[in-house]
Amino acid sequence: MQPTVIAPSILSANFAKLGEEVDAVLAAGADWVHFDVMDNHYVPNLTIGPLVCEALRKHGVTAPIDVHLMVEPVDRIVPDFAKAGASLISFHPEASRHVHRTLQLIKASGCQAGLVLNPATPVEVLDYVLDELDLVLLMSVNPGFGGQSFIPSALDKLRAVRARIDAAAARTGRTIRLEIDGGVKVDNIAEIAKAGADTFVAGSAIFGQADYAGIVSQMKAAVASVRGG
Ligand SMILES: O=C(CO)[C@H](O)[C@H](O)COP(=O)(O)O
Ligand SMILES: [Co+2]
Repeated sequence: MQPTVIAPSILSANFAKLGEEVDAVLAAGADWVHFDVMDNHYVPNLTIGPLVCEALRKHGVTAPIDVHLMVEPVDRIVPDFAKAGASLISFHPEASRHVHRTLQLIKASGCQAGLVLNPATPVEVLDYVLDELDLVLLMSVNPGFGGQSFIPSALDKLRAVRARIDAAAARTGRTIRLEIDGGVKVDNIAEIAKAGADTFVAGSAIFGQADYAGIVSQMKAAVASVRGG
């Protein structure tokens, strides 16, 4: 079983003091930094790019940086994020003309590769690329904004993707993470873990609170009650 990962989305952090915010959330027990990249084209919002990723690395962040690309086109920005210190790069299949090629480009750049499924994207999109993936990122909100409510149909979808990942692991011996993104809170994270997620993005639930360590430890305890460590 893959160890649980809590990945705070810095979308909800205070951008005026981003380095301190990331230091604080990692000191609070978070495992990865979830880095939401929006282009005002694929999604109706505009956020941060490779310069900010590089700035976090220069600031001294050593934790994995989990780049969630909500941009179209995808390919031309991949090498820039790899150079900027991204650890994992995930993208939406609707934003790439050649999904398999983009996955190979990410891996050739030295990063782990993930595919992101929107709430209405069928799980079958995984069928011919699962062996290329290090991570599947399921959206439990429509991409573009933090602070939205968890869409309940994501639970059935988690179970469907978990079955595919486990079947692939039995066949190949390779592990693939199953990450959930959107509306994850202390009071729904156990149910989400039970449905099969092992990696949990949470933005407003963590950065909206005064006590990051309290929230991260409550989330980890709730997940551990379902899946262990
Ligand atoms: O990709 C995203 C939005 O497109 C964010 O990662 C996500 O919304 C996290 O924020 P919250 O936990 O507040 O829902
Ligand atoms: Co995200």
